[in-house]
Amino acid sequence: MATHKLLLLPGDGIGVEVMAEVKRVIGWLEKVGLASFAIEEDLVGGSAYDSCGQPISEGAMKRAFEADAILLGAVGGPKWADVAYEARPEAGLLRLRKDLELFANLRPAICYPALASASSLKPEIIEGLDLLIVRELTGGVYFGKPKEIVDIADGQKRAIDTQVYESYEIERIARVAFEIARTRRNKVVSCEKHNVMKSGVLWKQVVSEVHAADYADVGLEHQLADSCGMQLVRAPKQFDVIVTDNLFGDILSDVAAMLTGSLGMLPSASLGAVEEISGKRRALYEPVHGAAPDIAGKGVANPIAMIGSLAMALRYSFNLSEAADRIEAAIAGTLAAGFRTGDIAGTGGSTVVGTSGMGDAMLAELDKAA
Ligand SMILES: NC(=O)c1ccc[n+]([C@@H]2O[C@H](COP(=O)([O-])OP(=O)(O)OC[C@H]3O[C@@H](n4cnc5c(N)ncnc54)[C@H](O)[C@@H]3O)[C@@H](O)[C@H]2O)c1
Ligand SMILES: CC(C)[C@H](C(=O)O)[C@@H](O)C(=O)O
Ligand SMILES: [Mg+2]
Repeated sequence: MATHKLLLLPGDGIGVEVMAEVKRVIGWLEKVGLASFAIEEDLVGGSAYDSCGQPISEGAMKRAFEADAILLGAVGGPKWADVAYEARPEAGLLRLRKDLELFANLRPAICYPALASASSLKPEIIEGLDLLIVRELTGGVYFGKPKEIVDIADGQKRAIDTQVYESYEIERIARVAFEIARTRRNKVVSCEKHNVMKSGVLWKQVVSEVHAADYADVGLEHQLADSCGMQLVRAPKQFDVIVTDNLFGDILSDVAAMLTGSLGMLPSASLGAVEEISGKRRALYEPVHGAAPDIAGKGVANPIAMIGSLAMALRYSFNLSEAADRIEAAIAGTLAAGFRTGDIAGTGGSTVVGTSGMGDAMLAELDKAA
């Protein structure tokens, strides 16, 4: 069996706590012979800043380039509120995404049957939900220049962020969305604001051209981003794949996450281009949620988004679909058996557990099916 190079970057806050549960699941996979890993671990975010004055060290970046896949917990927290903007914890994550060219961020939102009542929406609106947000991750206002605060007349200041997209960036993310849609329900909604933004005009045009040239068999609808947000809470089951830019994708994926009951449920994959010779692609897997300073250190965080991110890594980076299926089935089984962390408690579950208790329940479920 091939040994896969996996880099673990737990990060800050609950990132460390949920990564501890993933390590147990990795141990289980190796024990039963479903996977074999060469594991390295390093710092990112505030913990890296505390250790070396940077939100990610050059050594960790080198390891990231050498890994077959990266699993990241979460970064950030109030402890680092006053560090220089360039050295803030989030800059470590953004550097990983940019330098590794992880332009395609896949954020699935699935409503597990056992959790239909966990959503703030009515169960009938949410039951059976299965949508995928394909977020452009290395362009747009996150990285456009200039990005600065400058002094202007009369003691005033001006803050500038720049939204920039080139057609190749839109084209490649559109192709990812159309390709994935073909493996699902064959429907893409492209989301921008062409009524206000030039980048929206170009986005709509390029997506339409790619569609007409190579994906006319896939359903395509254009929605304005604000309207898409409204539709996501009005009738989320109309969506299959949503393709959108970096900032709209950030916002819409938090909305989609809460449709399913909790931010603690949603995994994600950030993928680079497939290399021609090796057929490999760079990849980082992380939960959609952050470091959750309000609950960090209490042992109550939900580890399911992090464990689901491992399942995505097994599927997309290592072609270990049996192992991925087993983990996803164990997540569904654990929820069906009534185990709930605090964020999804009171939703038909009978046993409220902490982070490691949810890990125990997952391992018991994995053992049962083995
Ligand atoms: N990918 C990342 O590393 C990432 C993502 C989002 C936010 N952040 C950072 O995290 C910090 C906190 O940001 P925030 O509070 O806006 O977002 P957050 O996702 O950390 O938390 C939002 C809310 O959801 C809850 N929550 C999140 N994950 C949970 C889990 N697994 N189990 C139970 N409850 C969970 C939190 O307790 C909180 O009430 C900030 O510094 C932000 O920049 C990092
Ligand atoms: C932490 C932050 C930089 C990040 C983003 O804005 O992309 C987060 O919110 C996310 O959704 O991954
Ligand atoms: Mg976000």
